[in-house]
Amino acid sequence: MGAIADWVSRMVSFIPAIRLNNVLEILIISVLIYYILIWIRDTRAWTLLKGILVICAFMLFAYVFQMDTILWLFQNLISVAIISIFVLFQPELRRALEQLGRKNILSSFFNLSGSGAADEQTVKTVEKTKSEIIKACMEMSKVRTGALIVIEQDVQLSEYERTGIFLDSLVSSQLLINIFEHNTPLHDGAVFIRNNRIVAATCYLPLSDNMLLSKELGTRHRAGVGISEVSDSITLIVSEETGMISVAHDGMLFRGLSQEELREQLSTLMKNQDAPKRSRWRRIIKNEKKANG
Ligand SMILES: Nc1ncnc2c1ncn2[C@@H]1O[C@H](COP(=O)(O)OP(=O)(O)OP(=O)(O)O)[C@@H](O)[C@H]1O
Repeated sequence: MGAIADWVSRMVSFIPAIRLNNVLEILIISVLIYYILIWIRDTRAWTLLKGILVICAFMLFAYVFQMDTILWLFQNLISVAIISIFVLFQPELRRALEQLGRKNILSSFFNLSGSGAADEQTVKTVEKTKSEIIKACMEMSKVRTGALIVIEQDVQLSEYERTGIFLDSLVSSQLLINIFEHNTPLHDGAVFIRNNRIVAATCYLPLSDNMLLSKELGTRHRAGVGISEVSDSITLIVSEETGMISVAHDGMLFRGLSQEELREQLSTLMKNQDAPKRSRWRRIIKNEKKANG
């Protein structure tokens, strides 16, 4: 018994004394890592992270097989690579710092407001948004009005919204039809929809350089595919030439959709549009409860 007590007291003496500031440090670092991970998930940095993981795996391979020249190259290029990351992701980093400046982190993290009724309301709102978008596309398709509608999901696309004119209005088929009406100030470019609201019009999107896209498709379709390559957004395209309705998602283009097919695509691809970020804890708790039955 004495030996065990002796062993325990020796083990305890190895554990460094934990003070209050150490606990605080751990908390701060955990919150920081949490927010960095959220930022990575919500931006193009996610793709970069996957690339970095592949390079790390390659480095490990080179290390295990003692490939000295490759390791030497890595060692010498690493500082250039880190600087390049900052240059490449300058817009995202700037936006993240801007958001940090605007945000009340504690209140957004611990806000437990919201209820089951609000979730039901959310589902209703998403359904309404979906119906209004479909209605608008069908109407515009009939009269061959060209349209480009981007439904934003988890990845924030503010850098593209900034190229257009800011709006903030509920989604209605009439408004969408009006925006894309020929010879009106807002008809050119793309409309962005976020959290069931039209947030911007006349936005400029990145063009896809996918060589496999049909040559008969012009820049409207290329722009729709382009934005879907850099984000998880859903883009609806109504062709001015043919009236055909297409959906671009994840770099793919689904062409010539009927009303039913369009509804089906949207139901499959649209995530819960406006589950408020501020009730994150509540959603986590809810999901845990669901998982535990
Ligand atoms: N990069 C872009 N971002 C947003 N909108 C764009 C972009 N490029 C083109 N557009 C929109 O597409 C229109 C031109 O469409 P264009 O005829 O070249 O394409 P398309 O794919 O053949 O479509 P459609 O079948 O409607 O003719 C522009 O007037 C503009 O509204």
